[in-house]
Amino acid sequence: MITPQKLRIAVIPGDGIGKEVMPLGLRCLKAAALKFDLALEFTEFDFASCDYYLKHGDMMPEDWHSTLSAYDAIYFGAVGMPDIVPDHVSLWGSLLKFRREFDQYISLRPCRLLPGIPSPLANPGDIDFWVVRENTEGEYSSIGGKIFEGTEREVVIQETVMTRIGVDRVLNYALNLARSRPKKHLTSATKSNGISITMPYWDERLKALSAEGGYDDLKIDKFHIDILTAWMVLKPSQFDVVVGSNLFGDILSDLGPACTGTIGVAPSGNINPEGKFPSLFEPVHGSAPDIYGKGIANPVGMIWAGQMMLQHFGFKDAADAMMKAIEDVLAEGGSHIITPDMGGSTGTTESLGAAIEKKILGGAACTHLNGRRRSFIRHSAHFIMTKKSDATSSSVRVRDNQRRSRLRRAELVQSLQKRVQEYERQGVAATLEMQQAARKVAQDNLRLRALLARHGVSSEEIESFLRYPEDPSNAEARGPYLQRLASGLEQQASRKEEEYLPNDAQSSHQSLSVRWTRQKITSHKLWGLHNYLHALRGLKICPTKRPRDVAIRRFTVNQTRVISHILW
Ligand SMILES: NC(=O)c1ccc[n+]([C@@H]2O[C@H](COP(=O)([O-])OP(=O)(O)OC[C@H]3O[C@@H](n4cnc5c(N)ncnc54)[C@H](O)[C@@H]3O)[C@@H](O)[C@H]2O)c1
Ligand SMILES: O=C(O)C[C@@H](O)C(=O)O
Repeated sequence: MITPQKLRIAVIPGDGIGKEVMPLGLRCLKAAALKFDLALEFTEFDFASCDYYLKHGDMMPEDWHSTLSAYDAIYFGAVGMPDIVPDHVSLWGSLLKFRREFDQYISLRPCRLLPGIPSPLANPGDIDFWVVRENTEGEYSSIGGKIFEGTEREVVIQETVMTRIGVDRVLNYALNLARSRPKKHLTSATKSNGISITMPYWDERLKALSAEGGYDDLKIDKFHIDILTAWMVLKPSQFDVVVGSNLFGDILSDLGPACTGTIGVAPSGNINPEGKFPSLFEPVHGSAPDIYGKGIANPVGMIWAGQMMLQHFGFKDAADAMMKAIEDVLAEGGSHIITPDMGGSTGTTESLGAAIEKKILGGAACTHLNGRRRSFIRHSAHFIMTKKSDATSSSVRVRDNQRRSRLRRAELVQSLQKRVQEYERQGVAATLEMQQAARKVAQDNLRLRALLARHGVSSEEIESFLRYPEDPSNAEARGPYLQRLASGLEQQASRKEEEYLPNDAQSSHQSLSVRWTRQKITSHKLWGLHNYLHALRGLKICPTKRPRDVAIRRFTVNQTRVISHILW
């Protein structure tokens, strides 16, 4: 890693306590920049947050990738407000996108018993290990879907995906990290007794890579994840570097810090080691809605994440000073300084963060800085707040969102098709369940076509429907078959519209698709036909309370459709 002259940092506070700890993280980074003459430039963004979602119907703007690509790193708070936006929507719409699309395939998470923090364990010993978590694939795959939702035949599938590239690169990273440490000990988290395909593969690759790379100097062992979690509580001091798949790494990197007293101190680097994309630094914890607004969130995870960022870019002195400041302040303690999760009484986010900031500066308060230093802060560490214009009318925004979601869908289908073709090329077979699900979709497709034919919808009409994007304002694109549905509607005009809608649709007046459907469909029979048409193109309408959920379901059905196309 070449240390840049100036570090351009995109700052994303996100949600909940992310917004509370971020200011303290920034103050400590600025203090380190000041002390060590580093040029840090911060630009703050309001997206990747549930507030942004509420305003825009999406977690991030369309151009997020190109916007953030211009930065060296992303400094991230936390995301998620489950009472407002479902967690899978907020996380998959932001943080998990960063990890995947910026290929941040290493999640690096230190667990260390810091001075002054009581461990919940009676005999914790010297806890000091790193969790290396695979960060882009594994159990966190978006391959899968739901079909026959709400019926007895309901099927829900999510595949674990392990690629050789993905597995090898994280194992190699962990092997090298272990080699660089005095204990030279690597532990692999497996579950090859129960998860009988991917986990034995993970074990095989570790064996092969450690032999190929000549890692004879390392002690390498593996534990099934169940007993590994037990060992992490019983004797955490035995670990040095622990490598795990996406899910196992996620769990271990909460358990480890919990053994050191609180998850509030744990940091995390989401690293793209090649530096092709920005890496992301964040605390391990989430948005903690239960303490949000109380001002008592522990800022150490956020500050330590900033320290990791400086370390990553080779600013060793500044990084060391930040770490020492954290340790010194915690060692000195003071229940009026440290936050309640570490046993403090009146300590707050502000009191603890400010104490660390002050320690980094070596006791100097910012107000006492000389002119050169103050001007350095102003010029080298500054914020540019992005402001989104609210001038656009809501209808333009809705159309814009629809267009973007169509584009995203098309991109997703395309990328899935590519991926499935790649699996085919490699001779990877779909699991039995997936094959069965795909077969059912294919059989249904045949049945739907027959049914539509019985209702006088010709194959040409179906093909034209499949070719055109869904656009309620484009009557021509809808073709004559939908016009027939519309005339059916008029015949039923005397009956109350709501009578003919399924119950869940009646309660879903917010959904754009449902609103459109409500105007067009007025009988169960026609509703069914309409759904069949959508199912044919993989766009099953599943009315729910939120328009976004409709889109998500479309994605998952699309995935199944692509696989069924490949298999048949
Ligand atoms: N990286 C992320 O952005 C991230 C990580 C985990 C969870 N989440 C999201 O955060 C939301 C809440 O998730 P959760 O409750 O499972 O996990 P969480 O980490 O937000 O909170 C778990 C518990 O730890 C406490 N806690 C967490 N951070 C703390 C801190 N800095 N100081 C003091 N106490 C702290 C909380 O009060 C809570 O009791 C969800 O929406 C979830 O999806 C986001
Ligand atoms: O990766 C996740 O699942 C979110 C959160 O648990 C995390 O560890 O960042």
